[in-house]
Amino acid sequence: MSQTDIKSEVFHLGLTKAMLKGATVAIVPGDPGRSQRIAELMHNPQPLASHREFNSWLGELDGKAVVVCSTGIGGPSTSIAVEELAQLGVRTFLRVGTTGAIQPHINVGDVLITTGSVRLDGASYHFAPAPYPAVADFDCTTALVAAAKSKRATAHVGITASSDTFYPGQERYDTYSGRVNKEWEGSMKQWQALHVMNYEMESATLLTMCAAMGLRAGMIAGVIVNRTQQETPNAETMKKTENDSVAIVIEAARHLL
Ligand SMILES: O=P(O)(O)O[C@H]1O[C@H](CO)[C@@H](O)[C@H]1O
Ligand SMILES: O=c1cc[nH]c(=O)[nH]1
Repeated sequence: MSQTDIKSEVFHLGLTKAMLKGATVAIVPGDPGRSQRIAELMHNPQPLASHREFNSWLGELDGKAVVVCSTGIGGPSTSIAVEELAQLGVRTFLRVGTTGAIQPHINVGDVLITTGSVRLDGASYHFAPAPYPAVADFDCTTALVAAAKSKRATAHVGITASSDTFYPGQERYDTYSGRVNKEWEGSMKQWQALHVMNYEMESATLLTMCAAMGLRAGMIAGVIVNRTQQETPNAETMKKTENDSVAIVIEAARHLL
C-alpha cells in the first residue's frame, strides 16, 4: 500500500493528497480540455495542475470534493492517472468520453454506458491476465443509467470494444496506407455480430485495473460518429454530445460520493 503523505506529489499528475481535499470520486475524461468544462459545471471549480496529458481540476457536489483529471488517449496514460489518483485516496472512477458506434440502430448524440469491454489494449494485461474481464462496477453503472434516465438521454447499455489504436484497431481504411493488418481485417463485422456497441480507447484498461485493485469504475461515452454511416464527426453535434454525457456523469458522481 502506498505511503503517500499529505504533501508529497505523485510522480506525474503534480497532485498531493492535500490538494484533493478528501475527494474519493474522480471524473476522468480523455481530453485535457474537457477537465475544465466538467469542473465548471460543479460548485467552486478550481484548477489544480496540468502536466503532460493530465489536466486536473477540483469541484464540489453537495459540499464534497470531486476531482476531474484527464487521462489522455489510450491505456498507458490512463493507467498512470488511475494509479496516482488511487494513491491520493480516490476509490471511484467515472470515465466520460467520445465514441464511435458500430451498430446501425445507435444514433449520433446517443450515450453509451459500458458494462464490459473487449480488451483490445495492451495496458490491461499488465494488471490481470487475458481471461480476466474488463467489467464495470455495478454501482457506477446503475448510477450512470439512472442519471441518463433523469436527463432523458437515449442511452444504450452494453459492451464496448476498447482499442489501443484509433485507426487499425478500429478497422479504419480512410488512412495514409489504406490498409489494416490481417488480425483486424473483418474485426468490426465480428464485433457487430457479437453485439458490441462501440469503439473507444481507454475503458479496457480502466475497467480491468480498477476491478483488479478493488476500485469502482464506470464508463459513459457520447456517440460522435456511427461507423456504419460516416467516419468523421460534425463539430456542432460533437459539442452537444459532450455536454449531454458530461451532465450525466456529474449527476452519477453525485450519487457515488
Ligand atoms: O473523447 P475521449 O475521452 O478522448 O475518448 C475517445 O476519443 C479519443 C480518440 O479520438 C480516445 O481517447 C477515445 O477513447
Ligand atoms: O470512432 C471513434 C470515435 C471516438 N473515439 C474512438 O476511439 N473512436
